[in-house]
Amino acid sequence: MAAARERNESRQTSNSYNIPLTAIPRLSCTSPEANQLIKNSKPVILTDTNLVASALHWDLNYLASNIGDGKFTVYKSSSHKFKYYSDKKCQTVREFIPPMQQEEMSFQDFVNLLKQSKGEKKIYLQQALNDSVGPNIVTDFIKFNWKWVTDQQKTNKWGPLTSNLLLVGMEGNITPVHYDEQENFFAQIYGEKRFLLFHPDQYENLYPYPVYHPHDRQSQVELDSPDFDRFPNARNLQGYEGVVKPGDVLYIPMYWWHQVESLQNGGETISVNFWYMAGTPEKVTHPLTAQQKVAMTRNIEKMILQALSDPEEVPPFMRMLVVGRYT
Ligand SMILES: O=C(O)CCC(=O)C(=O)O
Ligand SMILES: [Fe+2]
Repeated sequence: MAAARERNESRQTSNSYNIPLTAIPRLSCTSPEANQLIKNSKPVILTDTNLVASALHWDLNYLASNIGDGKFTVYKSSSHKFKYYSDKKCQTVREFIPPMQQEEMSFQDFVNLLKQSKGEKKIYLQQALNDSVGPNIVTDFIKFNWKWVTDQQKTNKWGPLTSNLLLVGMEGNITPVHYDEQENFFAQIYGEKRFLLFHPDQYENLYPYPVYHPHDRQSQVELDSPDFDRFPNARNLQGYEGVVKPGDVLYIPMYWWHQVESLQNGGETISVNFWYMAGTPEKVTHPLTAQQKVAMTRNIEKMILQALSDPEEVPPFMRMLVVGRYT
């Protein structure tokens, strides 16, 4: 037992939660099952897409020497959690205190900060790749497997590619559970990340913040210490998990909840995602899918806010609408 614990301490480790988790399938991108999963908006880890094969030599030094001197958004957090918030929505909630700071800096300054800040402040670079990057990075980018990814976009009738977010994190960094309104091929380049995924039908178990809140699309439930008094359905949560290694691509379907963890003692991590707009649905059939219900809920919340104009009027209005009538 003690020996096992010791062995564990020197190895990459991941957090354990009291949540039933099923393994996300790991498949070849040539397998019919993999393509069926993507078509049906189910997550899958693809091991051989070569999507970012041309970037597998990227590490901190290579990026620092080649990425140019453009500015990158770097988040600073006093804990290992980096809970995203919308700058635009900060004014709508008076008592809101941002859980992390953001700063624009050169990649070189980010790497210097990384080397200094062993311990105290955690940092996480998250910046969409743009045309300020140097010529070697442009060459690697052009050699991404655009054929495969564009074939997927066409086959699944997604909208246009909106961005490629570059993420460079410290070991142990956590992006807490949230969903995005885009389709995502998440490509791992350096180090390993663990993903926890939850189907959109877990909405009532994950209690998202109101749409007007800066933490819109984020869950209010802390997976490592769920407050079951406030969020009793969190006891019913069930999900999926998988670890992505360099060269792997995870498909994160739109509206699927995800928490992302750079493994502890795993060193830094480098990833690039491929975000695509939703396709236009051909024909709506009933019953609606969980995804369609999330979209509908968002629209209704936005309408109510727009009509009332004051976010503080929304909670009592919602209670009046529902409590004792639909409960
Ligand atoms: O890798 C991360 O920390 C977060 C990535 C993410 O949430 C995304 O690509 O949608
Ligand atoms: Fe995300």
